[in-house]
Amino acid sequence: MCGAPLYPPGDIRVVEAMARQRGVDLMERAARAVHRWVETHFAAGASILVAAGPGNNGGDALLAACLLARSSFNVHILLPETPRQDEAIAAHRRACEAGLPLSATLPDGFPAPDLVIDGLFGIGLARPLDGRWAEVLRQLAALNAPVLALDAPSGLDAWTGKVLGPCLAADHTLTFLCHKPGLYTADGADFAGNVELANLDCPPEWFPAPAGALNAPAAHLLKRRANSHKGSHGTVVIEGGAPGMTGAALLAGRAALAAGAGKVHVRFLGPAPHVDPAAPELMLAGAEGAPPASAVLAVGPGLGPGDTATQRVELALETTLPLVLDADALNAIASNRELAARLVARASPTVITPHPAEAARLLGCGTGAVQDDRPAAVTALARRFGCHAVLKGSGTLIGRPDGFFLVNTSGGPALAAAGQGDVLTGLIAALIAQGMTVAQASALAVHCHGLAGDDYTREAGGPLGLTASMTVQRLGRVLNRLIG
Ligand SMILES: NC(=O)C1=CN([C@@H]2O[C@H](COP(=O)(O)OP(=O)(O)OC[C@H]3O[C@@H](n4cnc5c(N)ncnc54)[C@H](O)[C@@H]3O)[C@@H](O)[C@H]2O)[C@@H](O)CC1
Ligand SMILES: [K+]
Repeated sequence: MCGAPLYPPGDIRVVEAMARQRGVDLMERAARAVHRWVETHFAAGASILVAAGPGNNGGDALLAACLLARSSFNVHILLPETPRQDEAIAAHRRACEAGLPLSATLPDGFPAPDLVIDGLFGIGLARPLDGRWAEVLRQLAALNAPVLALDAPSGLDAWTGKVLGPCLAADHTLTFLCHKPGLYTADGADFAGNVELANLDCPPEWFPAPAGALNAPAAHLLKRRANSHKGSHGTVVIEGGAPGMTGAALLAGRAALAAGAGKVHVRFLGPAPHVDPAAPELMLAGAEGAPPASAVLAVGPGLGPGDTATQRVELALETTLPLVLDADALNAIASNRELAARLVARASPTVITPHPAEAARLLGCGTGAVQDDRPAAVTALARRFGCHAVLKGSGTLIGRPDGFFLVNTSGGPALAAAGQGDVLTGLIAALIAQGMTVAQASALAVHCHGLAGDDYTREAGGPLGLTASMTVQRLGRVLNRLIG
């Protein structure tokens, strides 16, 4: 279920110190990785502008420039500020001794190179870049050349994915030692381009326990026996659909059916439609009385505000059923301490699926604070409410109650559309109904939902036009592909 491990900057520094103690030169290894990357993508003689910053990110860039120049690449170094750290100073000396062309500013009329290497700032970026650096980034971007970022795009917080002021968008990022969540979540996906890892051959025993991992869920648990029937594949009950929001509950129900749930009931707070013509298999009724004894319960799509909604959430929390809480069910919990306490006390498997504004209400902060540090937000949600938490948005994060989190790498702006949250809710519920744990189902559902968006984007030539209903149609195909 877990892919490549993620370590916060402090832990990366520990590995760096460990390497130093053992006489391992990580900067040299990083430079060799950059050299290999360039050799793979460009022919000798290609012109490469290497932008080097004052820290070790700049050191990596300077050493890479030396190696590239030795293999007949046409290198120019832009060094706006003289390095101040020992290893970067040594790298600067080597570049000077090699006689590489180097300037503090970009010469007037500098021709567009075949590649810009961004080695200005990496994980040491401590604050937003000021106007002087903004001008350097602007000049580099104006060259209109492909950009390879070393470790992280300059201006991006590699852990949170938050852009701190100006940032140089990369086409590729070659990141060192380990993946970083900020390359995938928040602003990361807009700035990092294709991400590749150079692990610099550091053995796993140098690393502490990871704080998280990339999401790489397994789907084999969904493999069906030939000798199975609808009763073998679980029952999902969706509750929501207050007057005017019938569609949200229907979408969740349709998604649950499309993802393979054996039976799906949709229970409405408003008048229940007699039939859903697009999915007549759905069993539709009013949301009255206790939920059934054996099912996966998903409460929230189109639930709306008010006393009835609060009662439905309260009843759901009282059950021992696996529970998916979304949308207005989360708003009810955010505004009602008693409900929040019941969620915290709940022992049965539970997952909450807030978008950033709902997460902010649950955490009692602003949406901006959630988006400034999404890893911290998902960790806080899962810890505070003692359940699994899916923080939706660019680079959806999935948090466990113990604080470990997954970063999803599929999906994109095609999914930024009405009803997609309802689809995800139904999808998670359907996977739990088919025997997955809440953790497994959340990870696979988020991945699968993202892939449905990616497939559409590829086929349509762009992200516009994917509706939630169209996404539902794609779920079965994506899941079958993942099951293999
Ligand atoms: N951590 C590791 O194990 C390794 C690190 N390496 C490289 O080293 C990088 C980290 O090096 P550093 O810690 O030196 O950090 P950086 O090189 O990312 O940046 C730190 C430097 O930038 C300055 N700075 C930070 N924010 C600034 C701002 N907003 N405006 C102006 N100056 C600013 C700091 O004062 C410092 O001089 C990594 O990203 C990676 O590229 C590699 O050599 C490989 C191994
Ligand atoms: K960089």
